[in-house]
Amino acid sequence: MERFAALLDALLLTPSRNGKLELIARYLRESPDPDRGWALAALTSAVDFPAIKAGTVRTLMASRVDPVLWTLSRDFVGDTAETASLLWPEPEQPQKDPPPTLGEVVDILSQSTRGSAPIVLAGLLDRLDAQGRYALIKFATGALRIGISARLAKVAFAQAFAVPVDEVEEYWHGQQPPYSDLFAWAAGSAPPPRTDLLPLFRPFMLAHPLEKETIDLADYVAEWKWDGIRVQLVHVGGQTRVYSRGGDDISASFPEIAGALHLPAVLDGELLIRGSAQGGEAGGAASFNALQQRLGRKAVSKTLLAEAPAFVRLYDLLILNGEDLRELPWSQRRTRLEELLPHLDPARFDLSRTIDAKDMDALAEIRAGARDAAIEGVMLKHRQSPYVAGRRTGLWYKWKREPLLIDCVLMYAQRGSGKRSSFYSDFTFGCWNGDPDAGAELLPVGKAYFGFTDEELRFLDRHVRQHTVAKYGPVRETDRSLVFEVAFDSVHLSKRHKSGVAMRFPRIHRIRQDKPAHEADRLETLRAMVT
Ligand SMILES: Nc1ncnc2c1ncn2[C@@H]1O[C@H](COP(=O)(O)OP(=O)(O)OP(=O)(O)O)[C@@H](O)[C@H]1O
Repeated sequence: MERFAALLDALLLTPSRNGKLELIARYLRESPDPDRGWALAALTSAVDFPAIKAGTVRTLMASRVDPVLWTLSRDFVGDTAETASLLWPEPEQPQKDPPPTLGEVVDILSQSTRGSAPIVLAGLLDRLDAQGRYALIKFATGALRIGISARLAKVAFAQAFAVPVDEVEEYWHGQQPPYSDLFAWAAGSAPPPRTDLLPLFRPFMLAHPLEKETIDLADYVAEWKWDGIRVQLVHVGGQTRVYSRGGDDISASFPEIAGALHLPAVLDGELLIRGSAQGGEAGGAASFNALQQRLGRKAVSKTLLAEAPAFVRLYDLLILNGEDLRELPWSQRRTRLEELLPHLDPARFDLSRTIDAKDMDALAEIRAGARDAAIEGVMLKHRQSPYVAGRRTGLWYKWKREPLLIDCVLMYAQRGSGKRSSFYSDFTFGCWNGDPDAGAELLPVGKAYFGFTDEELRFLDRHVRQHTVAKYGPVRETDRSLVFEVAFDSVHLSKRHKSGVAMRFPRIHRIRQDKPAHEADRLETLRAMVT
């Protein structure tokens, strides 16, 4: 616990990404099992003790310190763990037990119940100093909020053991804390973990925005860019899972899809809702609005299933009957997918058709003419390209019809005025000044305070309060975890801003909970839109 506490402290005091990577990597290399595995779980938000909630800490503190002092201090400090760690009264008797290890903390906390949790937590707090208490509360409540993304922790893991981060991502989803198999593989003392026994998520292949590249359509195939949500369907050993773009299991929200796949396969496609108009370019798909009512539900009513039935427009095949096809060129995977289609339920699956165009000028015309609401633009895929995780140059491009949209990361928030004065509703967001995986930082590119519904405002306000990492007067700085799709009228060069650009009339178009922050857009994408 002491080492982990020292790591958290050092991370808070180290602003640079490379410095953070170095600290985590060293910790993972030098700490024993299972502690380092539990630390990795905490850094990737995979720790959950159902008996312990933020309220457990509040209840405990109310029983140990003056409630008025607690409330005032908590308000001033703004962080429950920090306040509690500083206010915790030192035990009257000297402690017999040494500070607990992380593994010991896990054993003790996982046996606690809602009723016993405050006493159990108090016993552990008594064995620690203020730094250790801070780390314990962060760990136990499963909310570190110190500005470390899961991706950063995985990159640090890869760096610690000199293994490719793509392989870490590939195995990650089949692993549970404290990740003993993963550590053993990374250290070279065990074979790679098996990924063929469970319906596991595989990292998605992503696209680059088409900017100034010259594309020869002889090498690329064009497909419509459908405006739904990205899904991966995995069927193994009689079980089917539907995964979102971020790797979350959303099978319960889409039971009609999960229940329709019976072949051992891993498929990639766009989840859409059937619209009333059949045929046309969109092939009977409704706009994103129709899909919105189906998102984020734990269970779906029969009425909703009937009113807004989902289907998946397939565009790739990763694995079939245990055969990994990802190394094959796109054209061969496509042939296999076309051959597979007649074996799938036509009510739930169709094929993303390709667009015939003799060159890019002809494609530009077709793209400009497509007015269907379910079409967002065009995708270009290299015919020879394997299916690779992440965003690789030259393989997949997206060429949106409405180009003035950009994915930014929330950086700062302020309260609004009038009716919104109690909500954090003014948002400053940024783009990456280069490759975030190579140490690039976010630079603020704009501010927006509308474009969201009241329900979204409540979500955003809660997000800001729970993800604050620093306060500057009325401004809260948030950890870099939430992505906004921002719409704007135009963007101009500007000497007044560090980013060198200024957007006109930016507004929040969509909250992208399915997109990790390191995949938000880069400044160069915004600069390419300058008029
Ligand atoms: N035919 C298609 N082939 C591949 N992706 C498609 C297709 N139609 C729609 N899409 C969507 O477009 C996205 C491609 O862009 P990218 O890989 O950059 O992901 P993204 O950042 O989620 O995209 P965006 O936010 O621009 O929709 C995919 O994630 C997928 O959801």
